[in-house]
Amino acid sequence: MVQKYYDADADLSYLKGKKIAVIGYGSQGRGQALNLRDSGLDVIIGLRPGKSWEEAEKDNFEVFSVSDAVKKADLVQILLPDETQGPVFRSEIGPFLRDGASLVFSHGFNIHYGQIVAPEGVNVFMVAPKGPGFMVRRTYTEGKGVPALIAVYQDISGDARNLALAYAKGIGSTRAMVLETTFREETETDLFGEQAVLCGGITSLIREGFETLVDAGYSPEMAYLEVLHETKLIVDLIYEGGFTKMRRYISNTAQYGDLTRGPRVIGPESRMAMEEILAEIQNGTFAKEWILENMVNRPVFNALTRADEEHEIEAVGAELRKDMPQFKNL
Ligand SMILES: NC(=O)C1=CN([C@@H]2O[C@H](COP(=O)(O)OP(=O)(O)OC[C@H]3O[C@@H](n4cnc5c(N)ncnc54)[C@H](OP(=O)(O)O)[C@@H]3O)[C@@H](O)[C@H]2O)C=CC1
Ligand SMILES: CC[C@](O)(C(C)=O)C(=O)O
Ligand SMILES: [Mg+2]
Ligand SMILES: [Mg+2]
Repeated sequence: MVQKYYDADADLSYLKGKKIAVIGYGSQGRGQALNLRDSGLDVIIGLRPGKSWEEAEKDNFEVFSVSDAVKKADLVQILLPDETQGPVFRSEIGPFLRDGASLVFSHGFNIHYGQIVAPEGVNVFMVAPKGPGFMVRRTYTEGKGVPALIAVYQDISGDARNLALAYAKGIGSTRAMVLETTFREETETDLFGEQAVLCGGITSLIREGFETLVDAGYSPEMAYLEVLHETKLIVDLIYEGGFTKMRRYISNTAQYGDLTRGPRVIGPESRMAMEEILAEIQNGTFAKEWILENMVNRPVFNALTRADEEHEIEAVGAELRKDMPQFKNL
């Protein structure tokens, strides 16, 4: 049975008097840094000069170069993009880590695939929120939190698990639920989830549905509302109470269509593709492909991103959302 932790299991005093350097101030960096500070902890930011540096200063943080922040810190939370962590670690983090410091991650990619080899004299652990950074911040300000995973990879101080739990409490995650895992399990399940279901799976499903309706002569606006906009409303019900709750609130006609047609869309072929994708994650093929893609300035990433940004569904959605009051100020 997986171990679950809540507020009562975590003690913020493990982090009192310690300086936390959050390296990176993007989606997770900003959310986690603001929450930690609001939890009464001592947080500084490590960055290169640029947009994020200005934003962190606007939020009243002390900002330093990465190496200067690392030199001052008891805990170094690496919230740089996964693909830049290896090179930045080797030149600006590793050589400046204090003996006995803690190296923290929110995703295990670089440790698991050997792109970062941590020195022997530091703790290495993970606190990985299971949600986007802006939700880490938004839920915290609402008195709630985003669930998170913790994992201990190297425990030289003997209290790495308590430090991880204290950090999870500082970002609000013990208000929701914290599960304990390993770097391998977090890395492989996170990559699989985002590729096959949460990001890759769902965008492909929506795009194919939209194109099927538009190619059959239905209006793009109708297709957008049907297969993209309404997805959130249905997913919210699944989120709250699983398939059972969602099916309680849809019509019997929808439920019969769901049960009999759904498996024809996502059936044995998709299952085989999912198994192949998981194998590529497990055997390192995906990690190698992504690392090499970055070494040649991301030609595939850029071309595919551009093609999707130029897809009709994006233009139709942008126009429709302008006329829907609920999307003002988003
Ligand atoms: N996005 C999410 O919600 C989630 C992310 N994670 C994990 O969190 C980590 C951070 O991801 P994410 O928040 O998406 O990252 P972002 O891309 O949003 O932010 C990256 C930050 O790193 C800075 N940065 C980039 N390169 C350098 C550099 N060479 N030197 C100094 N600073 C640099 C950027 O600043 P600049 O403005 O200068 O480019 C920016 O502030 C990853 O490990 C990711 O897998 C885990 C769960 C969810
Ligand atoms: C689903 C994508 C994610 O894993 C996340 C927000 O949890 C990420 O890497 O951004
Ligand atoms: Mg994730
Ligand atoms: Mg991820």
